[in-house]
Amino acid sequence: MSVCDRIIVPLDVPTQAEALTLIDALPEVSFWKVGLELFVSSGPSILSELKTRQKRIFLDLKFHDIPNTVAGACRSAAQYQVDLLTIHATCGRRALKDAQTALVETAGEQAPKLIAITLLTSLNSRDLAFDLKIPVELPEYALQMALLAKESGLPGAVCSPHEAAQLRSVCGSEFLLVCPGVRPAWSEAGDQRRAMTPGEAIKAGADYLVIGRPITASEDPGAAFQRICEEIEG
Ligand SMILES: O=C(O)c1cc(=O)[nH]c(=O)n1[C@@H]1O[C@H](COP(=O)(O)O)[C@@H](O)[C@H]1O
Repeated sequence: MSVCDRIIVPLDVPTQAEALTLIDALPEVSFWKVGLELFVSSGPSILSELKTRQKRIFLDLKFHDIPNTVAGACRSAAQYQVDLLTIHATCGRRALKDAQTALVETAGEQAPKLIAITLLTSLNSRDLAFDLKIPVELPEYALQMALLAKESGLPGAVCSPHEAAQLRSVCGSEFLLVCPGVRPAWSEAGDQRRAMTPGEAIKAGADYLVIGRPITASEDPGAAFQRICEEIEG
């Protein structure tokens, strides 16, 4: 797999027309993420458009509910035959297990990989301690959430690049690590709080990087994507 194939670009736009414009402007992107903004506005038809173009799909709906509800959501999502699907680790062990079981029972070997959000990359240690009232150091908390996902039978997790090395060494080489919160040195952090550069994130052990605004908000998205690929290769 080439470096470019390890970059997932999010379609964080409000309409399908804008999403298609981006997809067609970036033919070299092989893996796209459909998240809440686009899925809530336009529904699943964007998934068929991506399939027609033979793209891989990360359906990022971040399920967070009781076991019966997330299992049902996973059964429904299985029909789309996407590659990745997200759930919050904080749903708890029973919900994670039931979601994973529902996916595999519905889609078998074709089931999307269900990956757990450990701690959103927009949060920092202060948010964790003072707002969420979680009295655990942030790296330890992210690790515990990844281990909870792993013990519940999930094949991977979403984490910031800051935690990737530790999660890789504890969870093993087969555990899929997807890292948002990635910022080239020349881009703005925006609402990301635990960011690293693409090269650093890959070195830390990320399998895939989710990189949005540095590419999609650039004046020349194709050039920005290419520059990121070259930086990682370098
Ligand atoms: O699940 C995600 O993809 C995700 C988890 C997380 O902890 N942080 C995070 O930023 N994301 C997503 O990754 C993308 C990051 O976009 P940019 O900040 O524009 O690069 C957005 O679509 C977020 O929804």
